[in-house]
Amino acid sequence: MTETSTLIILGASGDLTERLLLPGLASLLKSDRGVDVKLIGTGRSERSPKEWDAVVKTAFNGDAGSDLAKRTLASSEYIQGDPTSPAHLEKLFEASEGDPVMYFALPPAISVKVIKALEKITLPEGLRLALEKPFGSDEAGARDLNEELLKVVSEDRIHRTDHFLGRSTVLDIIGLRFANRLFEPVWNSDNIAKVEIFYDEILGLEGRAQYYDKAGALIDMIQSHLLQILAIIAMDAPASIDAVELRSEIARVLRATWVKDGDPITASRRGQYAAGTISGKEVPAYADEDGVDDARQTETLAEVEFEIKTRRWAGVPFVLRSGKGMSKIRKEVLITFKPVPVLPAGLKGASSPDSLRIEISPETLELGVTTNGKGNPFSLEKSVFKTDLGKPELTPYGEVLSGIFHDDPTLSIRGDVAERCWAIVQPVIDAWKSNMVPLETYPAGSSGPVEWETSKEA
Ligand SMILES: O=C1O[C@H](COP(=O)(O)O)[C@@H](O)[C@H](O)[C@H]1O
Repeated sequence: MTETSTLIILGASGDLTERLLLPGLASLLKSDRGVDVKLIGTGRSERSPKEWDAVVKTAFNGDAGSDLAKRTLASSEYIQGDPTSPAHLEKLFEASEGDPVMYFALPPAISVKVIKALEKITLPEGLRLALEKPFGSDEAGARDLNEELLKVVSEDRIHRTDHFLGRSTVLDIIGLRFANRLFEPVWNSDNIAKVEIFYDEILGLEGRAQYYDKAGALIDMIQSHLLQILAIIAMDAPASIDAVELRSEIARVLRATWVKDGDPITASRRGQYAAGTISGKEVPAYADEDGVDDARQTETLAEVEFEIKTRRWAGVPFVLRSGKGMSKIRKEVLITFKPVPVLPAGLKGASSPDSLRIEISPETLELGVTTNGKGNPFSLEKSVFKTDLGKPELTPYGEVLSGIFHDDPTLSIRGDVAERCWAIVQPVIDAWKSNMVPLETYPAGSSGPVEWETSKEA
């Protein structure tokens, strides 16, 4: 039988727990990487055992039938209390079995208080800590958080989670790049004209104003998830795919990543959705959503151009964009290749550049190449080869939890990288705070402010 671990979720009454963490846990328990998990939820709000059971059962949904899931459901409990109180934390550890994983589904300011409380008590030996993004609220905050964490446990027991690193399509990029003669030799500025990473959602705020209004699209998506994708697209080949090698290459390329020309005014754009209609449903303006502080001027659409100052990538724009309340879902990496230097005389028609589209969700791969046309064999046209990459066994959170339970930090962010990602976007945060880049508006359900050109490609 597998050893038992305990998953203690701090902030268990929040939306993240029900929507993502628990379904992720259920997908892990069902898989052949399953572990025996005692689940403890905790939070300030009260929850009867019956209510907590119902939350877990609903979240486990169709994945509740495996032996491991049944055991977790039977032993799961909710212990109400203040996670910043040392006495409450002791109580949680007393109720644990085996090595506990403490998962912070909490805002950064509260996480710091919990860590300080952990410093005051005797901790179980095998304790692992998992922290959600945002990790701190700027570079200095991330550094302080790292220092505090290291007073409690060693770096190999800290998991700064990013569920995008648990996405199969993001992980697929590694094999795609390094195992194909077709791509590996051309993955550089001699052959690639542009890299774009889009994460456009049709969803609006969904009741998350308390968190989102302070974060905005730049911090919510670009500073965290999309920079990790950029790193995997742009890193050099790791010697192996173990945690040390892979995370070193990610760190190395991010150290060379900068806002284009160091100028956030020309390299960034931001927008906020106004009232509109999405899929036939009326959506209020962001500023009118419950819990939004209009004075904050939070962006719901952010776009930043980065450059990577390495021999491989000099001169190639990396454009990262993410928006909410958009007309259509567009979650993809689009790599546009340079045109061939010359065409044989007589070939007619435009040879459009080759492109590689990695759709993050749904999981597909699309290669666009120029071929001779069907009607006239010497007139060029674009042919697209598309393949479905298949549904992964685990949800992204299941993948992340698997790494934590198996003590494998490959899919979590290294401490220095968490700090570096703040440093990369800080010039943009500063420029936006001092209004040096206008906050444009776009109707919910549109492809962004009318002036924005990039949406054309969709
Ligand atoms: O972390 C976050 O990610 C989601 C998008 O990821 P998905 O896996 O749900 O597609 C985003 O909607 C959310 O605002 C952000 O906090």
